[in-house]
Amino acid sequence: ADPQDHKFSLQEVLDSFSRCLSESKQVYLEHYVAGWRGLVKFLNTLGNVFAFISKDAVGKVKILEGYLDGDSRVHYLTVQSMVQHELDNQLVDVSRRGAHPDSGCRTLLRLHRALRWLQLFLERLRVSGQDDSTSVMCADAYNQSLSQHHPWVVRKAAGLAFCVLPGRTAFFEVMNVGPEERVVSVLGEALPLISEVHRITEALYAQHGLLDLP
Ligand SMILES: CCCCCCCC/C=C\CCCCCCCC(=O)N[C@@H](COP(=O)(O)O)[C@H](O)/C=C/CCCCCCCCCCCCC
Repeated sequence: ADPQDHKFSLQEVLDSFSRCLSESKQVYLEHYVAGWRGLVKFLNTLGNVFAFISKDAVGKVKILEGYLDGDSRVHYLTVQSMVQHELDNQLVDVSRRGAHPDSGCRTLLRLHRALRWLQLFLERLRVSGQDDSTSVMCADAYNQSLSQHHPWVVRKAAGLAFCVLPGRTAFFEVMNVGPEERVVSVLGEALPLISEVHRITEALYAQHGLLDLP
């Protein structure tokens, strides 16, 4: 059996994001991608309604895995080295789509924007009460972040998918970290790590004018 093909565990996602940052605040691409692989595993437990989202995320993870395993892998050790390498070698379509539709920079930017959604969603979950709706929390987080980068049809489909999210108790169970108090404490550990990875990536992309890559 594939050793990666076991049950989703929030703890593993947390471990991946905690390994992302080097002492000098470089973001290791390998662990960033591993974090997303774990999140997609979670998404896949939620049913076919989420398949279109999972398919897009998996496609982006595979593109980045291709760089991690490819001939230029030495340049894809960190997000910082990837940005430097792709910019120095004109491997990024900066103003309109052209010869490099699958550059590492534009692919990672899509996941980076989704990481902001995740950050907002997990923070809502962490402070939520028994009667709060995961669908509402998810939609609120999406509307405040990722939705502004999506066309109407994607926003509509995402909105419909959110409606069938499991309730808070079932959702916590799929997270597979134990009782509610433990989920809340793991989320409390995970969020600063995820926020720090997001903050560093955002600053790097802003510094190079890459936040609107087509
Ligand atoms: C830790 C446990 C609790 C939370 C677990 C959450 C698990 C979420 C796993 C994956 C999230 C999906 C990430 C989606 C990446 C989307 C990237 C994107 O924006 N792609 C669009 C643009 O790409 P290009 O066309 O420019 O290449 C693309 O158009 C998107 C298509 C699919 C729709 C994306 C909707 C995203 C909604 C937010 C995720 C909702 C997941 C709900 C599950 C709780």
